[in-house]
Amino acid sequence: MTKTASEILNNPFLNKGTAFTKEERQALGLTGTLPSKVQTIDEQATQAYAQFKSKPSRLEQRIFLMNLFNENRTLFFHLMDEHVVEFMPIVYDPVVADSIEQYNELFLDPQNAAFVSVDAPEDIEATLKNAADGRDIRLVVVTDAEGILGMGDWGVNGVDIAIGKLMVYTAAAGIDPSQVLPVSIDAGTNNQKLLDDPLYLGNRHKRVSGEQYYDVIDKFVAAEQQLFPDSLLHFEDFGRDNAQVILDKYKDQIATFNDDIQGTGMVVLAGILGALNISKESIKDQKILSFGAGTAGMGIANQILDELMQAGLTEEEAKQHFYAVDKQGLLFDDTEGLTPAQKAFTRKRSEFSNADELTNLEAVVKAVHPTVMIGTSTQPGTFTESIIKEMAAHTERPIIFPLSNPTKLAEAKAEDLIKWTDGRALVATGIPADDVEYKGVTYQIGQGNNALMYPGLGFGLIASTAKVLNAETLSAACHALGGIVDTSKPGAAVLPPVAKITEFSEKLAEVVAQSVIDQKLNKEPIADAKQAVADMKWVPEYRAISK
Ligand SMILES: NC(=O)c1ccc[n+]([C@@H]2O[C@H](COP(=O)([O-])OP(=O)(O)OC[C@H]3O[C@@H](n4cnc5c(N)ncnc54)[C@H](O)[C@@H]3O)[C@@H](O)[C@H]2O)c1
Ligand SMILES: O=C(O)C[C@H](O)C(=O)O
Ligand SMILES: [Mn+2]
Repeated sequence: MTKTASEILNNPFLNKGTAFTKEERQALGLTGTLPSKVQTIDEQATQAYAQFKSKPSRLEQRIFLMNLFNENRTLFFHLMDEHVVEFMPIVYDPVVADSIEQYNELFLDPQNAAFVSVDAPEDIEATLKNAADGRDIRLVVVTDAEGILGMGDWGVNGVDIAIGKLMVYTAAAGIDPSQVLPVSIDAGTNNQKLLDDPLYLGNRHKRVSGEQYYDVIDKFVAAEQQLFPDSLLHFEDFGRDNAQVILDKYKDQIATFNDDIQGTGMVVLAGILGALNISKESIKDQKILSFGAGTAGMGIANQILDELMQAGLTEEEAKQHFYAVDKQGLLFDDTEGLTPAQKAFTRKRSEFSNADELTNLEAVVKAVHPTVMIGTSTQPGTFTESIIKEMAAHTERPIIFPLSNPTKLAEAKAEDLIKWTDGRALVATGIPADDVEYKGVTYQIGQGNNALMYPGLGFGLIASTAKVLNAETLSAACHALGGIVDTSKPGAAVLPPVAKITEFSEKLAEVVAQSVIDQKLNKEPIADAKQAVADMKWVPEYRAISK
């Protein structure tokens, strides 16, 4: 196929900009379309980084990076490789939240995403085909944006989270960026602000639900599988009522996972195992309070439940370790409006002398004395000083993970948790947190974000051609990070640092691939898990292109 100069220069998967050599310029018909100097990718990266640094705000920095991404994926990822700790919060959480809120004002480029419209189910196949544009898609991140982080319904704007998640996949695990496809399922929006906004770019009507909605999801999954049979399908930020239903429907049929349920369950269990490694306590001695018993909260509870059962407890015994708290307070078996996932984790009123008073977090903490408290409530500042001090009065090393994103929704700040507990809390936060200096010790704060897990998990599943993802593989992955954190130092983090994300994503991918192969869940024969992972890894270097 012959490509014109503009087809090459405007294709971010092919473009090398000033790095096209003299010979390439000649062979590809690019002679004279670029300044004469031929640059190395490192020279380009140095220039681009200086431009990035010159931007006055994090949102401006993001806009710059997204433009670079639009123009030249190889250079973007080369640069991100060098600055992963600095770029993660810009291209992903938390700054991605700002760009989602301002998607319509900032829109310039669809970023090779597929926009599936609930109003045109007959176009689903063409939509995916057109967006893929002949690329060999191995990984799809899809969102319907009903539950974007903790910010609720953002309609078509939510596509940015799918794009951001995929950027992290490539930076962390090395998935080839030409083999990924972000998908927005535009089911309408119940966000009145968007419906009233003349600039809104999505379908201007309320969300469709019920049969019509599930029909579209079905058609989408079928088309996705038919067009990209070797792909993994990652669901992100669906609403609480749909996320688990969709996962249950497809998880035994295809290679798929829900990141908010399973990715989050994995990172929290890994974080708790890291914390217990520091405190030298057993998971069997923990009382776990989930504050915000929604998609993430119950995904976390189920992953820990699985761990407790593997440690030898029966399901009934294991469930006794959990206290789920939602809007209604502590969830009892007779609480109104329980979700199916919550029903498995309720308590009995007869267990408490003051059950009717357990309608808020403070009362529950007083009554239960949790040793682990996880926040996925979307309610900022709810882990107050008095609640944390009450918790810390009854346990030596309280494990406290305020995970609600973005920044403005976190249940607490790491620094406060360290101070309020006089340095005893073992903390992880949803977004990156600075080190905390307290009484001469530097406390490193783990990032309890599913971004630590899903790249390695997804990469391992794709590399091993997994048919499905099951509990055994999830559990193996949760344990894969053990040993990566040096817990001997005072103030050690409960999870490995983002600076090492490529290293531990590779380890995770290998463990996942091995688990798939051990269970004979691979579609294609794989001789060696490690080799399969190594072979699939894409590195951000320019390659020869044919005209
Ligand atoms: N750090 C991570 O990796 C990670 C992963 C997934 C989700 N999250 C965060 O967790 C939060 C929840 O996400 P989700 O997908 O589970 O959303 P969700 O809507 O499914 O769940 C939120 C839950 O919080 C409950 N809630 C609301 N107000 C409450 C209150 N006042 N007290 C107690 N509970 C209350 C809701 O009823 C709901 O059950 C979001 O902020 C999201 O960003 C973080
Ligand atoms: O996107 C994130 O930062 C993590 C998580 O998936 C969330 O929904 O908050
Ligand atoms: Mn999410």
